[in-house]
Amino acid sequence: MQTMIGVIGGSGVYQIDGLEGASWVRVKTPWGKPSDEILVGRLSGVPMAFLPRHGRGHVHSPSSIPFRANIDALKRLGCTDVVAVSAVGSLRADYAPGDFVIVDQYIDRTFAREKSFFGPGCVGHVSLAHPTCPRLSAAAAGAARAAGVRVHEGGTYLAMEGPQFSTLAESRLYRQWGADVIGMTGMPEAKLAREAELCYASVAMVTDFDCWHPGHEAVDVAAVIATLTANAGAARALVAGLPGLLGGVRTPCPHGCDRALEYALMTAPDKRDAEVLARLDAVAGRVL
Ligand SMILES: CSC[C@H]1O[C@H](OP(=O)(O)O)[C@H](O)[C@@H]1O
Ligand SMILES: Nc1ncnc2[nH]cnc12
Repeated sequence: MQTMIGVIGGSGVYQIDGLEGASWVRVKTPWGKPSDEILVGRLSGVPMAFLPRHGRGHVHSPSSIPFRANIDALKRLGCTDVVAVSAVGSLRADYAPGDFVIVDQYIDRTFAREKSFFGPGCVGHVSLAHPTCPRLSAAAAGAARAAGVRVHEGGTYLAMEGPQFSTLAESRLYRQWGADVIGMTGMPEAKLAREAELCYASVAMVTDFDCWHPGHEAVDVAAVIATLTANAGAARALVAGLPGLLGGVRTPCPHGCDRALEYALMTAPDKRDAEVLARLDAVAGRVL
């Protein structure tokens, strides 16, 4: 099997440069339309697909992002690995604006989103103890370091519903919980990538100190955009470095991300709903 890298761009990242033979393709999924067309091409010879999470022009709010369609579409196109880029607020003094954090844990506080491909007609439970792929995360960290930014390997991402930023009491509470960064889109994206047996890594670009830090103004969109603009070159360089680190021929994931469904399905084969199974063709076809 060949590696195909999916890149999900977050706020401020609506396009990537340098893809050879690139074209925007419309992908149909049983879960509705993805956030946008997907830019497909090759980078340094490695197939790559790029999807702007909020759509070009930032049309989707965190609660309206079609997360299931996005992950299904990347899987359907043949992606094996997905690197997700996100803007986040920092919940700790030593993670400063401009730093990149390779997220490895989540606290999911979102409540108004579809969070699973499974349900009545085909019930499935995957492990989420380690929600990101260590192999892919190490490659993303290497590419970020080579891009010249300060990188923190490991961090807990508090996913809030939004779209409003947090209150001061919430921001303080999340710090007490041990969360390191805060954003609105990391969940259910990571959960769905695991259900789709994709290796998933999250690169969080710190844009602000949310509102807890007595020495900094509370976050607003202008501050987020200013930091993202300053970091745009580093984000592009990170993506450009991924093909060299991930290689062409893909070996099985040593952490089992690509076999996450091996023992996950609970519904007896003769009780599974044919329509539900048809929707799962790309995501779970390997085990159905
Ligand atoms: C523009 S600030 C809030 C917005 O930015 C982050 O988006 P993403 O994770 O896609 O980079 C955050 O989660 C909010 O959606
Ligand atoms: N402070 C913050 N809270 C939630 N999402 C964010 N995205 C960027 N900064 C954020």
